[in-house]
Amino acid sequence: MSLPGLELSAPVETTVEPTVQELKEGSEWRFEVAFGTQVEVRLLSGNAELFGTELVQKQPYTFTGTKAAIYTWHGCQLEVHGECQSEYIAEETPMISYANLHFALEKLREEASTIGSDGPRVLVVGPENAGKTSLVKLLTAYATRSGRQPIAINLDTKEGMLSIPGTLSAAALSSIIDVEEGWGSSPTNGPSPVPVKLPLVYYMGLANPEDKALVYKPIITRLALSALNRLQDDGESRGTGCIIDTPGVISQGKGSYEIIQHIVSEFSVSVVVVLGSERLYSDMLRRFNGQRTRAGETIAVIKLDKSGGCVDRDEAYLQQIRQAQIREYFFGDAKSTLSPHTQQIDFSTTSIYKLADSSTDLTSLLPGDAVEESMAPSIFDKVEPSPQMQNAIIAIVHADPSDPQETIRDASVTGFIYIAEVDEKRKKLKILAPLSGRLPNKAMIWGSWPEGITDIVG
Ligand SMILES: Nc1ncnc2c1ncn2[C@@H]1O[C@H](COP(=O)(O)OP(=O)(O)OP(=O)(O)O)[C@@H](O)[C@H]1O
Repeated sequence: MSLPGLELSAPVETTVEPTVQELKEGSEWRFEVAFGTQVEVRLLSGNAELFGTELVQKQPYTFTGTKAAIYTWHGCQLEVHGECQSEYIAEETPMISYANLHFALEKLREEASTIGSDGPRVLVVGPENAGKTSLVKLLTAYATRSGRQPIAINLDTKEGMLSIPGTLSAAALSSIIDVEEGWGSSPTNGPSPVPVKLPLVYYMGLANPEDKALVYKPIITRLALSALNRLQDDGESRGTGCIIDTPGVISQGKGSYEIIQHIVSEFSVSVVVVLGSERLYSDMLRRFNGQRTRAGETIAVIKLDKSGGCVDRDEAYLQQIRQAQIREYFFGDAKSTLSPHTQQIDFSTTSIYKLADSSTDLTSLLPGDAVEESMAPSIFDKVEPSPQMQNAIIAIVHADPSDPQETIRDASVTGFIYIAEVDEKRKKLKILAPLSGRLPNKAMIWGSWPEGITDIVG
C-alpha cells in the first residue's frame, strides 16, 4: 500500500535471498539504504543496538533513507532482506569511550540525586558530520536504559528532532528511542508501538543560525529557561540532566565561539564533549576547562574520537531527509498514518511575519556604540500572502498577531501549515493543516528554512 505524501510504497525485495551478517563482539555492521528502497533487518541471536537502542530478537526492522550502524557488545547474527547501497562490518569503533562517557555521566547523576541537585547538562560540539546527533541519541538511549529520563535538546536547525527542520526543540525521553525512525514520533492521532514524546518546539526558520544571532540566541535563552525549569520541576529528569545537540557551523571558530559561549551560559552546561576535532578541543579547553557553572560546579571538557562510520551526506540526501520529516509531520509514518486537511482561508485571516532580511544585528555593534531608536533591530516584516509563499511551511506560534516582535520570536510553536496555493485574485490560500477546523488567530512565521516542498498535496 502506498501512503499519500509518503514514499513508502517500495516493497522489501523478497525475491533476493536474505543474507546473514555474523558480528564478532565489539564490532558493528554499517549500512546505507537509499530513499525509495527498503531493507529489513532481524536480530537472529545475541544482542545488538542501533545508536544505543536495543534491537529485539526476531522483530523485523525496516529502514529506508538511512545511514547507520548496528553495534554488538558480545556478538550477534543479523538477517538482512533487501539491498543496501553500501554495507560492511567494522571492528574498530569508539564505542568503549562512548560507553565510558555514559558511565561517568551516571556517576554524576547519582551524586546529583543524592544531594538533590541538577544532573549534568551535557553539550556536544564538533564539526559537521562528526557524529554529534548519533552520540546524543546514544547517550540518551543509554540513560533511558538505565531507567532515567533525560531531556534531549536539539539546537541544530538543519534537521528536526521530533519536529520539522528549522526548529529548536527539547523533549523528556523516558521511553526508548525508535530504532527505525530515529527519535520516534511526536503526538499523533493513532496508536504508536513506541510511546510518543511531547517536544517543546521553537521555530527559527533558518538553516544557518550564525546568519541571525539576533534570533537564534534569544530562542536558545527561551528554550534553556523552559528546559531548566522542567529539570527543577520534574523529579525524574532533575538528577538526569540534559544532553544538547548542536549544529557543526558553530564549532568552526567564527565569531570566537560566541554562540557556544551563549549555550554554555544559558543551559549552565557542566560537561562539554568535543567530537572529532583536536583544534576545537584545545579551544574549548582554553575557554571552559575549570570554569564554574552558575551552581558552582566545575565545567569539564572531554574529547572523543569521531567514529570511522560517520558519513558525509550530500545535499541531495539531506534534502530528502528534510522532505521526509515534513511529510511525516503532516501524513505520519508507516506505523501511524495521519489525516491532514486541506482548506481555503482568506488572506485577511492571516498574520504572517517574515524574518527581516536587513535587520540591524546588535551583536555587530561595538561596545559603547550608541543604539538610537531608529537603529533598533527589526526582527520581522509583516507581509501579505504572495505567490513566493507557494509550497512554503509556515509556523503558527503561541503569540497574538498584535504582540511585540520579541514576543512572537520567543513564542513556542503550536503547529505548522503548508501553503499549497496562493490565489491572489480571490485573495485566498489553499493550505494543508494537520487537523481540521479553523486556524487559531495567532501570529505566523514564514522562514526561509526548510525550503519549499512540492507535490505534497494532490
Ligand atoms: N558508526 C556509524 N556507522 C555508520 N553511520 C554512522 C555512524 N555514526 C554516524 N553515522 C551516520 O553518519 C551521518 C552523520 O552523523 P551525525 O548526524 O550523527 O553527525 P552530526 O555531527 O550530527 O552531523 P551535522 O553536523 O550535520 O549535524 C549520519 O547519517 C549518521 O547516521
